Amino acid sequence: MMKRVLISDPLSEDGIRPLLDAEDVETVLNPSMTHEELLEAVSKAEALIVRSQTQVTREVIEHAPHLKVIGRAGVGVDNIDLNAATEHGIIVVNAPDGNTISTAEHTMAMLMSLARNIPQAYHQLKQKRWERKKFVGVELKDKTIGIVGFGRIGREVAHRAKGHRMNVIAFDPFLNEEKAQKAGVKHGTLEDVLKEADFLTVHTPLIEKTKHLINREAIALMKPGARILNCARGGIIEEDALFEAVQSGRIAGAALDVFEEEPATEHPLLDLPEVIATPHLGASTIEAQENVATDVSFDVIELLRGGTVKNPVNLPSVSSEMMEKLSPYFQLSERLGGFLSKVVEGTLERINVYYSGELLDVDTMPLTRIAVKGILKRHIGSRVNDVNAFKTASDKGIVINEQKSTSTKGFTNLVTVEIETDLEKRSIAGTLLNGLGARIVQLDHYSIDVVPEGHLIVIQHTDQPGAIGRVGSLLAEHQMNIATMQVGRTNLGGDAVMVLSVDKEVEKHCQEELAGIADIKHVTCLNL
Ligand SMILES: NC(=O)c1ccc[n+]([C@@H]2O[C@H](COP(=O)([O-])OP(=O)(O)OC[C@H]3O[C@@H](n4cnc5c(N)ncnc54)[C@H](O)[C@@H]3O)[C@@H](O)[C@H]2O)c1
Ligand SMILES: O=C(O)[C@H](O)COP(=O)(O)O
Repeated sequence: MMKRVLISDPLSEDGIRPLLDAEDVETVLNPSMTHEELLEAVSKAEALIVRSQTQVTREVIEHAPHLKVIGRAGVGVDNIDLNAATEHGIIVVNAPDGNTISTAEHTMAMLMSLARNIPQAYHQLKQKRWERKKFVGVELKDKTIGIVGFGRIGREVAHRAKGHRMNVIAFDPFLNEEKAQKAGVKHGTLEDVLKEADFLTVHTPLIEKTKHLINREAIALMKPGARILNCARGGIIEEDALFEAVQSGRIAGAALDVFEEEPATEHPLLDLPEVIATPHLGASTIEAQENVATDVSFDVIELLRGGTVKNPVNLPSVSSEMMEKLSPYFQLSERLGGFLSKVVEGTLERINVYYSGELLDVDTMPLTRIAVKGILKRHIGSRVNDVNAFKTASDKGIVINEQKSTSTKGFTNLVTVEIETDLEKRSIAGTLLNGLGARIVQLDHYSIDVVPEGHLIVIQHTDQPGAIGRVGSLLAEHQMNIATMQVGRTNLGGDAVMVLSVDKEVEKHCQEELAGIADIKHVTCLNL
């Protein structure tokens, strides 16, 4: 089946080659659509790829019933409504590594231009004015650069600044003394960084917490005559506050690659001679554009073909080593959840998933997510997927609990899914048997041995002579062949369970007749 990928921003043609060459993908390139054209085009797409220009709002997402993935050919995803994407089960992927070097290099270009007034001097010379006195700059050597946000780009900037023999002080919630020492920088609080910086550069994402992180109060803590750079996102620095600080001379100059609203051709900051600017060019190199387009193309293709992606944004990423350990359990977890959701009665309140044996030392959250998906599918259908399983559960007030347990019940690995409703608590456990595949080994307190696939009949009954025979006869009357049968009971004449696998789907009237047999309390038919 052909899958349609819509690209709505300009992307490197070499970078999207994997998409253009894929036989099962139809790539629609239209980087200059009106809003209405975008809504129309996205309604037919299974994937949408953007840069920072296209605003992927809730409205856009709601117009895209077939959309499975939004690819961001770059880092920042602040132009994508992540909540809306997650709610609709759409995975968002980005390309976090491809433009790091280009953006760090652009930051250094801006830093040097700012220190030496290069754009201003160039502008004068182009107007045939030979100005020398006006453009006396400052050296970088022995100056302190304060870096807020010590991620990929922040670290590369630090590396380069040290090459200029600058002192580097950095703040990042994930930075500690030890990591800072390893990177050869000084670790400080945001306040320390603001107070010590001769040049302040921000490299955080734009999120709620970083919006106007560098505001009036923050700028007031800076040294008089310090300079500010923003090659990350407009909005991290409060533009009005920056304007006042530069205009008053408190801040000697600023270098901006990004603005709160883009394009920003009329911005008042551009009227200040001490402010130099570029039109969001950090990632605009041949290399970066090819890198990000290639990375995002591969992830999009992989996802559309049902594979796993490298750079998910609204789903925690799993290393390939971990994926190797987890993937054999994916189907088992989903089927355990699917099985139990069919037999349980009442309103879901809590889902507990326990892992033991060789799963003790593994990050099992992806398995829990899949088990939850398996459970919720019964109620919500295919709208629930890996991306929105937890969110859907929490929106419905269902508590998810994952635990590791040392009780293996003799198995080398064991996954136990338990559902609590307002009426009852039911559980199911499964294992992967070496060389034999998946088995359901327990249903509530009954030990069983059932392959979790195909057509299954689960019968709760009272342990009485003849019950099994009557079930067998009735199924024979309906031309139903029994492939396997498992029986478990609590005690002689007590509650018992039968799990049968049959060769074809059980029809409704057959199920009703089974439920009418004496001593049979409940019949559930499943297709796994
Ligand atoms: N100008 C451009 O063209 C361009 C190009 C690439 C990236 N960017 C922007 O640069 C940003 C950084 O990119 P990156 O690849 O280094 O991302 P990254 O995720 O590797 O690093 C971001 C860092 O910011 C830190 N951070 C988050 N909140 C913080 C806070 N309140 N205070 C201090 N630090 C905080 C994070 O812990 C992380 O280490 C991106 O989010 C993107 O918006 C701009
Ligand atoms: O976040 C990013 O990757 C940069 O801001 C690049 O944005 P762009 O793809 O629009 O150049």
